[in-house]
Amino acid sequence: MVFQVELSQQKQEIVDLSDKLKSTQQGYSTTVATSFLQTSFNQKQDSLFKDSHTLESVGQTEGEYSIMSNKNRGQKMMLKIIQDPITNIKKQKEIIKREITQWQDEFLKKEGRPPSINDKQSISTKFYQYTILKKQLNDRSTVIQDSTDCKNMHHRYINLQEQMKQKTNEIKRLSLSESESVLQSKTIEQFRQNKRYQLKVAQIARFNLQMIFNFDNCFNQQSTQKDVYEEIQQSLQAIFHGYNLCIFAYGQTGSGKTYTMFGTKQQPGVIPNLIEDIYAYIKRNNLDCSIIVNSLEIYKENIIDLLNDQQGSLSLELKENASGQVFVQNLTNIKVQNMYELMNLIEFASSKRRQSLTEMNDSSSRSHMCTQLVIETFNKITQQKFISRVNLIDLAGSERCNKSRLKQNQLEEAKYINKSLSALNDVMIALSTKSSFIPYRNSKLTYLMREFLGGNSKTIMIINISPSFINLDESMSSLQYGQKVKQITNQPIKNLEPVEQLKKLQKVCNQHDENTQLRQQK
Ligand SMILES: Nc1ncnc2c1ncn2[C@@H]1O[C@H](COP(=O)(O)OP(=O)(O)OP(=O)(O)O)[C@@H](O)[C@H]1O
Repeated sequence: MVFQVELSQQKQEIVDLSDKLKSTQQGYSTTVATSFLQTSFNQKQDSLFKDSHTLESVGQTEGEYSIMSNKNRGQKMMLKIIQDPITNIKKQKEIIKREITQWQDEFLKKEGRPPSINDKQSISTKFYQYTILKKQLNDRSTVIQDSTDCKNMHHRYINLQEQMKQKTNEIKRLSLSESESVLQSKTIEQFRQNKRYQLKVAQIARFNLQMIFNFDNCFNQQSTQKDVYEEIQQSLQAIFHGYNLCIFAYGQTGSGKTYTMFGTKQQPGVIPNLIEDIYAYIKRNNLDCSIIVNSLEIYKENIIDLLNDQQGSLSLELKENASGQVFVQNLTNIKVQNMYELMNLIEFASSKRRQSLTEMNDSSSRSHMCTQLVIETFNKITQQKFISRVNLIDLAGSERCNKSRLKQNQLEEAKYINKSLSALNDVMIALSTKSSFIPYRNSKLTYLMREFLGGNSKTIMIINISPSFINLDESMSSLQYGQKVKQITNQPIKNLEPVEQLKKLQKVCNQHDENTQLRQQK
């Protein structure tokens, strides 16, 4: 049974509550009572009761009790215990959970396999209702424990995930040996460790995410930067076989995108880990490689070169080359000699990126940052040259202007950020619904990312979400966004040097001529 506690200061009668409450049943959670006091009442009342012994023995009976604080003797307070509508919410939540479990069991029995993400769409509203009810319970600061059957389901799901992971790895290994392959976009989700909202951490969310969204992987507060990078490491080999790779971090402002992509000196993120691995791979395999880097930010729909201090009047425009690749005209490209030079250049670029303090993040990125590595690999054995482009994108975060308490200029920035993210959303929807028209040109971001969304690239999306229930709406929308991306299928193909492509074409033509000759002879 759950109770709501109400306090009023107007009552005359003073009774020592500890005597009265000692006789009531023990076992009522102290946490519930104290957390109500901490969250529901103003500071003044709060301080009166925080350490009061009387709270520990609050009974399970409804009624009014006059109490005297242990700390402030003489204060007249009334404690009113009434049953809370929360009990109803709990019941509703249990019903929905039972319905979901039943649906899953029936599906398994009927189809002989667990439901896929598409199958789950049909009851997505149930999953949504379930999450909302959990949120409502949490908003009342009530500690909800997952029931045992929930935990069992969780274990079952983990097993299935493990099997799926093994199968995916197998497919990846096979696809590397083929010249052309079709790989699904990859979606990883990561929680940020949120100090500000530590109080209300979503302990259950990881389970829910795996249930509903079926992402390739899911990391929580206990996961390290290395854990996240390991997921990306699996794509390292592809870079040296001529495949394009794009890694981008998406999420609400302050959810940890920059932390995931760049990290800190002690906890390096995806980019430094990947660079270190690229150089280690080159050394280990004694490869003949050259690496060129460029870096830009899209700030208020303008492209800014982050590797050129003297950009001056040079306008950076998005253009298409003869083979339809989008590139930025006049952007600085630097050929690097070693890993340290590359790391320094990226650090320099990132230090020039626009950041500012908002209510949601002390150093909020106000632009989208895109860093590109062009890696040319010469295979001495096959005498082939591959060109791969690795794109590392840290998007600016979506934000609610009132929540972030933005200043005038920041409002303007947020308008551009939200507009380009919404253009990105439109592209995702069009791609996932296989629309005949994809609105890539609606923003510079989507035009620049054209190849990585539905094109010739292996693409990994990292969704960062906040562990706080305060941000549940934003987290839900980020996750749904990720779900759309998961449905997009890219067509990564090996990028051979133009000469190699000509040779390949020549080979096909020769073959064709030979066949014609043979047919004529017959
Ligand atoms: N997993 C984590 N572990 C520890 N600290 C983290 C983690 N994720 C984020 N942080 C910290 O939270 C704060 C906000 O993170 P970060 O700047 O990366 O968010 P963001 O999503 O890039 O925000 P914005 O979109 O506003 O730029 C930073 O101080 C960062 O160090």
